[in-house]
Amino acid sequence: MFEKTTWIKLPRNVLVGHDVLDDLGEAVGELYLTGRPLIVTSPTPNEIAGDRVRAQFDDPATAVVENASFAAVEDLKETAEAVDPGYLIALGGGKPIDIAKMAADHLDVGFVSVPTVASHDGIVSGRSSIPEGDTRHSVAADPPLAVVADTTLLANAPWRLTTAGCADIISNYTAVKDWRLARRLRNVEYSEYAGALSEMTAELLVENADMIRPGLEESAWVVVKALVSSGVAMSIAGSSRPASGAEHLISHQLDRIAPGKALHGHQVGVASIMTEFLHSGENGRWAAIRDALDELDAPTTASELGVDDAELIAALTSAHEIRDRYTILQGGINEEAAVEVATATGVIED
Ligand SMILES: NC(=O)C1=CN([C@@H]2O[C@H](COP(=O)(O)OP(=O)(O)OC[C@H]3O[C@@H](n4cnc5c(N)ncnc54)[C@H](OP(=O)(O)O)[C@@H]3O)[C@@H](O)[C@H]2O)C=CC1
Ligand SMILES: O=C(CO)COP(=O)(O)O
Ligand SMILES: [Zn+2]
Repeated sequence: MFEKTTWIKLPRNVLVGHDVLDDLGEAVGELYLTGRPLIVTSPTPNEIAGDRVRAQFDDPATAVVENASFAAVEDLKETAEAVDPGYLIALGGGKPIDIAKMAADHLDVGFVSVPTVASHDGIVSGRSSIPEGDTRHSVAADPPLAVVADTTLLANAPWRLTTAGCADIISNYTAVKDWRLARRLRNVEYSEYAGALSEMTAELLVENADMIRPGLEESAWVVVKALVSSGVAMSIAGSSRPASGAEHLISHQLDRIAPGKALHGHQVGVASIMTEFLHSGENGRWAAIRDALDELDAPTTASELGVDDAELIAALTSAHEIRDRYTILQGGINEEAAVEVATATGVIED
């Protein structure tokens, strides 16, 4: 008997474009949600766009979160008990979006994502990643019911956050290589659709890196569409596999070893240069990945990340220990080999 089932959870409405923030009320109206919204935001996005969002709803409540933590999720759940919202609207970067995503899951209500920065694919995905102590807990949650990404706002957000979003997408290239390797060597479940979509999204960004420039709405549009595709690939796969391989393991280790030094997207980008080298050797596409990151003003070296050589090597050699996910780093890379790959790719100096 055929016993496979697939349940793909996707956003129903995705709006990307000039001043679409003013269409948020309409996009939410089409979802037939009931009750009042609780807007979950952080100080800067609240100042930039909070009033424009509140003006589109009857009796909205607002919760402003300062830090991403499990305590913030619990605080938000307490606020929600008093407000009794029908749904949440997450307005801001990864911090309020992930907190709202996790709280919405616990409260059993839907949420709408309104990103004000395009810093990583968590702004559209069904994964919530919350820092706790020296680690980050990545858990599955439902993806947003709708995404409303205003390119006017995003084009004016800090450029370094956009370059981090671009690098997070470029890293899908090696994530898919790891996933295929895991299928070949461990027979892990693999989705051709999700793999192809994720890989194509990364390829498109590598090829068009020179067209993505600060302050341009069209660039913000390209980046958000790529982040949406990456989120859809994860939804199709039912896991973060299409967008998270060994390069993400290295980044998660850097979060522990050198916390707060670099953005997630920048870390996975630099790590991706090295894991591509490990997959394909010196004639592989590691230089194309590096050049695309460089073109986008994203870091390509440990020092540009603000990380010591020793910290980078420690992250590389311990990355395989942190998650049960088969990648090119399975079994680990020793210190000598780690120094060699980091040096050969120019990530650390000779
Ligand atoms: N779910 C996932 O897959 C992933 C989740 N993450 C999580 O996401 C978070 C990091 O994401 P990130 O987006 O960098 O975090 P933030 O939400 O902290 O946003 C980054 C900074 O940008 C500011 N900001 C937001 N919008 C604007 C704007 N339009 N103009 C100017 N400044 C703005 C914020 O201000 P303010 O300080 O006032 O909020 C903040 O200082 C972490 O909590 C991390 O754990 C990271 C990677 C993947
Ligand atoms: O950052 C992600 C994808 O880009 C999420 O991946 P993780 O499952 O490794 O947290
Ligand atoms: Zn990522």
